[in-house]
Amino acid sequence: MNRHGLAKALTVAGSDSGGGAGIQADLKTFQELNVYGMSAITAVTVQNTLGVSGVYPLPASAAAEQIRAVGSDLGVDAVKTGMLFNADIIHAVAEEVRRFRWERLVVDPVMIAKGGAELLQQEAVHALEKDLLPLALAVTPNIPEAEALSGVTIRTMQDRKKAAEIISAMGPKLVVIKGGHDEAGGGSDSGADGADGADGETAEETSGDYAGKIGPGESPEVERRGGGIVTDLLYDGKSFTELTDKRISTLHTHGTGCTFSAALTACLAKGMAPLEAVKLARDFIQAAIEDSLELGHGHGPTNHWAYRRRQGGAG
Ligand SMILES: Nc1ncnc2c1ncn2[C@@H]1O[C@H](COP(=O)(O)OP(=O)(O)O)[C@@H](O)[C@H]1O
Ligand SMILES: Cc1ncc(COP(=O)(O)OP(=O)(O)O)c(N)n1
Repeated sequence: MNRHGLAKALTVAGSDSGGGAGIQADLKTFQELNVYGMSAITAVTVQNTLGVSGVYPLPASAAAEQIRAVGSDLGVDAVKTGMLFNADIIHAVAEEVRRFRWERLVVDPVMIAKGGAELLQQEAVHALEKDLLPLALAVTPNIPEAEALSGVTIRTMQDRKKAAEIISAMGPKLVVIKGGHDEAGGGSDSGADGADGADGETAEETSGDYAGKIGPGESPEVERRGGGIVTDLLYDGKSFTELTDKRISTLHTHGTGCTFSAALTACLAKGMAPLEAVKLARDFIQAAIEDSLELGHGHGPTNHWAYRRRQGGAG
């Protein structure tokens, strides 16, 4: 933070021409949370709501030079990585993180875009595990990414917990396995895994005023069993926390992972504790998905100013 109390965050990620994911989503999110945003671009993607039609990676040295330029001059309170595309870029980014001794590092292990485009070469997954995850304060895989990192096929919350333990052993202090891809809802008491939620070690949590988010006439039990919830699983190396909220039925979820991890990074840049930062990030993405912009002809972007508007900000 600078002497005026201004927090500064850096995103190291790919550019999304459609503005819903990547660098663009990250900078919008930083701005909405009153954090000064900086960027190091790793690749340019040609992308809209219908999908990715081109990927142009930059040389690893270009990513490293951008990071050094901002790190040595403006200063960075927290940093996130998104699309890194190949092992050379991963090595270069890890070297810069080590050089600046950045501790508040969020790694969003972006691998595949919604439409199937490869945003991380498969042979680079190993570099991510060996070089970057040991430096991370938090890693935020979605379910397919958690499967790729851990080697565990995830069908139940117990599988997710097993995957979280394996990823945690790679070095990050906090593992957040996001539940957007788990259409069954996935909470320990959802019935999806036959678990009763009483596994002794689970510090289970239902975020915010969940009950208040269920519409009139809707039973929480039906919502839960019917897959009407979304659950993000947190593991800090000791205990599990489940953050559960109402699943919003919408096509417009492009860039949810980028936006969530950017909000988490912004909160860490402000000095928030990791668990509080994850909770705020969830509230941010929930609002962004709920107040949909309905843009484009496919999977549209989320609404990055919804959270601020709900807090009573201008807009
Ligand atoms: N339909 C939805 N309703 C509410 N929250 C969602 C929905 N889809 C995703 N999320 C939230 O968005 C964030 C990103 O989740 P996910 O879609 O799993 O990641 P990714 O975009 O990386 O695939 C998580 O906090 C998740 O809970
Ligand atoms: C440039 C770029 N970076 C990351 C992504 C993936 O974003 P994500 O938040 O995981 O959202 P979807 O691809 O699932 O919509 C991207 N598409 N482009």
